[in-house]
Amino acid sequence: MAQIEKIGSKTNEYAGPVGPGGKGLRKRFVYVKNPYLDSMDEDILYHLDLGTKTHNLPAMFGDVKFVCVGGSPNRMKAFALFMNKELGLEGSGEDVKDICAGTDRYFMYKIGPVLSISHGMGIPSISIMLHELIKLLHHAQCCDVTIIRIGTSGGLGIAPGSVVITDTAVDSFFKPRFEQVILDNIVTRSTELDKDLAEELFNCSKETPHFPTLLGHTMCTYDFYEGQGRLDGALCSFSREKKLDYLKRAYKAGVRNIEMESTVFAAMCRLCGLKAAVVCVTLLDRLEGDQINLPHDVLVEYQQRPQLLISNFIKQRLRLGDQTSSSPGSQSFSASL
Ligand SMILES: O=P(O)(O)O[C@@H]1C[C@H](O)[C@@H](CO)O1
Ligand SMILES: O=c1cc[nH]c(=O)[nH]1
Repeated sequence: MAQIEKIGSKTNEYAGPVGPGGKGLRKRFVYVKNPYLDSMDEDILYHLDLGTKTHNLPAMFGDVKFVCVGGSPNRMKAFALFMNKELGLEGSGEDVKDICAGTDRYFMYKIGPVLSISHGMGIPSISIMLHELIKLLHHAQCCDVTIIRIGTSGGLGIAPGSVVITDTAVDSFFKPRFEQVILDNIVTRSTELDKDLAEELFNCSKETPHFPTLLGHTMCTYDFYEGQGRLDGALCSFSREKKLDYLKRAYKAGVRNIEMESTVFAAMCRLCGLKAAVVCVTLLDRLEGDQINLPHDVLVEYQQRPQLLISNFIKQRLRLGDQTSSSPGSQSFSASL
């Protein structure tokens, strides 16, 4: 039986006095919506190799303000090293430690107020990581956290290498929803993202004019091959014409890129009070082909594009925080910029 989950308009509830976003703004904490958690003596974040009894989560993570996630462990380590340099922190960062080293499911790095975590490929993989990450941020009493997925994607009708900032995450039917099977119910969740954050990122992209950046819908699928209308998988039961008809309808519906995590990412972050954005580079134009045949160096450079944009955004936010902040975390980092 399909069911629409009641989503109040106030998912980002406010509590507390003044927060780092500016004078008079209240702190925005990270919510869990699970009545069972409070009665648990210990919470083991199994896939992160962290826990409430084994680790002092507020001390380790309490100052986190930006969380960046992406599929590949190497990309997320590269982003951590890049942020180390961009924030002018001590050392080369080469010794930056994987906080989840006790497991090889996910990789996590912390650079000042920035957490960089890999999530693997697809909805099930990112969903498990997000459950544990959101609990981690909640246990650590983090507030005013912005979370951004920096990924790769297939473009639709735009030049390869373009960066798409998602205005709306849609499913394979071009609908802004995520369907979660819970027990034997289908629960439909909204995939609305933070519009102001998307605008702010778009404005920031003007500082990186050497690659095109645009706002557009992102389609999230359950599969890379048949699910994205590819003709080059091990299975294919549709014609080239059907594929192109589908992708052109997607384009008409406002879709500019296709990836595999944005809907669940948007839905879960929204429900837990996290301001979220999705920023993905496109590796090819899916109206032109299916195979990704970019030379390695081009692939590496394309993947750096969202990182550059997000680094500028974080630095800008920290600089602004310097003028208005009462948060010790953001003050110390804006001072070192
Ligand atoms: O963040 P990444 O680059 O992993 O995002 C896309 C969607 C899938 O996870 C993967 C498919 O190649 O790339
Ligand atoms: O075409 C592509 C490229 C990267 N990631 C996807 O999900 N699809």
